[in-house]
Amino acid sequence: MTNQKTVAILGAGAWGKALATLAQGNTHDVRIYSRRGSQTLAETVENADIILSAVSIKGVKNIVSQLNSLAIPTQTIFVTATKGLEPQTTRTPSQIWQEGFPNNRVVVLCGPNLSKEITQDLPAATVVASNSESAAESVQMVFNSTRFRVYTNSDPLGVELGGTLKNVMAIAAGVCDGLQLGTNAKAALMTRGLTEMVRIGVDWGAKLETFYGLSGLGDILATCNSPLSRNYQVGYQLGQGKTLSEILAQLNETAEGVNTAEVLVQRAKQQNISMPITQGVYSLLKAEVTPRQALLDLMKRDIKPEYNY
Ligand SMILES: NC(=O)C1=CN([C@@H]2O[C@H](COP(=O)(O)OP(=O)(O)OC[C@H]3O[C@@H](n4cnc5c(N)ncnc54)[C@H](O)[C@@H]3O)[C@@H](O)[C@H]2O)C=CC1
Ligand SMILES: O=C(CO)COP(=O)(O)O
Repeated sequence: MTNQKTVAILGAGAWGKALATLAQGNTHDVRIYSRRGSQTLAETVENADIILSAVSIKGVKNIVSQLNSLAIPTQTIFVTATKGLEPQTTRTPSQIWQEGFPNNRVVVLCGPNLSKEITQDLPAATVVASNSESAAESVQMVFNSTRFRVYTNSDPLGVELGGTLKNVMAIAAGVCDGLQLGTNAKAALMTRGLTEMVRIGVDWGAKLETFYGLSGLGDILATCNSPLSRNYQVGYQLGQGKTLSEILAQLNETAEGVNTAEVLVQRAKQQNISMPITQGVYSLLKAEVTPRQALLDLMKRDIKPEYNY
C-alpha cells in the first residue's frame, strides 16, 4: 500500500461523516456509502485499501452479508467504529466482521470521540486496536493528525467493550444529572460503573488495563459528562420524567446504550456476573421502575468490600 489510501466509509451518520472528514484532511481518497445515496456499495468499496464501518449495530450484519457477495481482496483492512452488541448472540461488531471475513484483518476504532466536537475541529484522541499490529498501524497513519491523536492497542475486544459498555453508564449518568443528584453521586456512579465494565469485560476475555485507557475510562469521562452524548441525553430526559418512546422519537439519532443494556443484562445472567447499575438502567428503560426507585435499589444493596471482581 502507498501512503495515500483509498478509504470506503460505510454509514453516512454523524460518526461516519466525521471520520470521513478526518481521513480527507490527511489527503486520502475517501468515499462514503449511504443507503440513500446514489453510489452503490460495490462502487464504494472497489479497490479500497480500508473499509470502515460506522453503521449502527442494527445494520452491521446486513452490511457484512452484502459485502460477502462482493469479491473483497484479503489485503483489504476492515475497521469497525460501531459501539454496540448483537442481540441474542452478544457478539461485538468486530467479531461479526471477522466471522464474515476470516481472512481479512479487522481493526477496532474507539475512544472518547463525540462527533459534534470533532466536526468543530476540536482536538481529540482515539485508539485503533487489532490482533494485527501492522493493520492497526496502517489505520493509525490514515487518521492521525495534529487534531486527532491515534494510539494503537493489541486488545481489540477490550477497546471495543470499553466503548460499547460505557454507553449504558452514560445513560445512568444522564439520569443522575436529570435527577440533580450532585457531583459526589456522579463520581460514585462513574467509578462503580467502570468496575462493573471491568467485571464483565475481563470475563469476556478482555484485558483489565484496557478499561483504564481512552476507550474505557476516557469514554466514560466524555459521555457521562456531556449533553452532546445521545446516551446521556436519553438518561437525562428519563430522569426528568419523560418516557423512552418520547425521548427516542425526538432524538432521531442512534443511542446504542438502549439496546446494549438489554444484551448486557442477558449476558451477565448467563455468566452469573453482578451488574447492578446496568440492571437498574435496563429496568428503567423497560419502565419497570422510576428513576428514584432505581437509585434506591442501588443504594440499599448489601454492603461489601470495594474490590470484589
Ligand atoms: N456520533 C458519535 O459521536 C459516535 C458514534 N459512534 C458509534 O457509531 C455508530 C453510528 O453512530 P452515528 O453515526 O452517530 O449514528 P447515526 O444515527 O447518525 O447514523 C447511523 C448510520 O447507520 C446507518 N445504517 C444503519 N443500518 C444500516 C444498514 N443496514 N446499511 C447501511 N447503513 C446503515 C444509518 O443509515 C446511519 O447513516 C454507533 O454504533 C455509535 O455508537 C462511535 C463514536 C462516536
Ligand atoms: O461514543 C460516543 C463518544 O465517544 C458518542 O456517544 P453517544 O453515542 O452517546 O452520542
